[in-house]
Amino acid sequence: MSDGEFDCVVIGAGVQGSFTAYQLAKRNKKTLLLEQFVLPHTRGSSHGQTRIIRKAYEEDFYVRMMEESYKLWSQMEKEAGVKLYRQTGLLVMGPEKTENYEIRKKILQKNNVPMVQLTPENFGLHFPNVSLAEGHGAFVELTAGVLYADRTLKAVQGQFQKLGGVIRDNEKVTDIKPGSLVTVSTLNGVYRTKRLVITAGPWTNKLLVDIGIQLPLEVVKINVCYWREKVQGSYDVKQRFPCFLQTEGEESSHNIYGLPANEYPGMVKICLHSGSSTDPDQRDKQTDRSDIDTLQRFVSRRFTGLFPEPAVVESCLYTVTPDDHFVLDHHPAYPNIVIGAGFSGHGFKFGPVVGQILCDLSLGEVPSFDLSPFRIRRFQEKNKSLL
Ligand SMILES: Cc1cc2nc3c(=O)[nH]c(=O)nc-3n(C[C@H](O)[C@H](O)[C@H](O)COP(=O)(O)OP(=O)(O)OC[C@H]3O[C@@H](n4cnc5c(N)ncnc54)[C@H](O)[C@@H]3O)c2cc1C
Ligand SMILES: O=C(O)[C@@H]1CCCCN1
Repeated sequence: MSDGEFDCVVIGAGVQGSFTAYQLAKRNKKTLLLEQFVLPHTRGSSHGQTRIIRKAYEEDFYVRMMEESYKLWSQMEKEAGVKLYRQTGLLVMGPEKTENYEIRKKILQKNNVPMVQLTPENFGLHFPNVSLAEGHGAFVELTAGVLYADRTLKAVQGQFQKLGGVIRDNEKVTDIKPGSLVTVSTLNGVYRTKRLVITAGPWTNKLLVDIGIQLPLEVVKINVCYWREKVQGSYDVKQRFPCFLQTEGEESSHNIYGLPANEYPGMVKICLHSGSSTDPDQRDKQTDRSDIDTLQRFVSRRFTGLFPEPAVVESCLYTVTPDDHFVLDHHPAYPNIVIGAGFSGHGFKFGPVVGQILCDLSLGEVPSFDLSPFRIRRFQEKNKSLL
């Protein structure tokens, strides 16, 4: 095999591409991971210090995938010798008898996930700095916690390189020519590969247009807000304050979520699970802040120990599918091209298992999970004009 020839090329060194490349290298495939920006960067979806890991989902298939993912997170921690997960628990609050809230509770119970049910009476004893809204229930998923995101990318990319994998950053892919050997052209070179995996996050459709497909993906800018504590330490990870998820309520029909003060001392990250459409290359031109108004109302009513205006606002992108489920599939016309996309703002925790699935698909092996929720044809059934 010549220098420019690979068993596998992966486009995009976010969390999904990095774990996929790592899995391929682990299976002794000569693998190249291409990234358009200089690493590490903050222009996609995987940057920042923290993410939530949890099993509180509305679908059983995500809970099953998370069982595997927790094991793989722990393996990666051991292999790389770094701490990537911190158990904090996840406080879930929501209007009782609504599906969004009740199904999560039932699914955790059904899958024997350790949890504690709270009552309006004992809620204040556990969380004196949070008010539970009238008519809302609350429970804590105990094994949920925080993932260290930037540290994860560094660790996984490092392990990939240790296995002989090659990373070329600052190298944007400009053209893909399908074939039994796929030709991948970048601004700096041309590579030929038996298999291609596209994990380009918000840029996915920009790459797919040249190979005859567009997915129904919406790129959305999220204002990542940090709120300062009135009394330093009151919502700190060291004081065992948990991550939280508020399902719909009077402040918003969208979920609101937060993580304990951690990366910026004295500041709690609280965001709305929704934002405004953007082109990933024009992110900074999207200046809508209506989500921040919603969050201010929420913080002033429910988190009274925080100043109700964000002290820090950063940006991050979601790539959202119509049903919020991922795309993990072969290209419909070219089986040696695999696509991992549309992680819809909740994909980080699945990184290790997504890497395994995309690697299996790419090598033509049968993945250990039923991938029907993630197939491209679910969109085609609704919209015949995708291809
Ligand atoms: C504010 C926010 C909060 C979140 N919270 C959580 C959470 O709590 N828990 C959770 O599990 N998930 C969470 N997520 C979701 C999670 O972070 C994403 O699902 C995940 O990071 C998606 O990773 P990715 O690899 O698909 O995309 P990206 O990280 O965007 O990676 C794609 C990469 O491809 C590169 N690329 C694109 N085009 C090209 C090209 N032509 N040539 C070369 N390279 C290219 C890009 O530069 C980029 O580096 C959150 C996301 C955001 C934005
Ligand atoms: O994936 C998660 O866990 C977070 C919180 C909920 C909304 C989406 N992002």
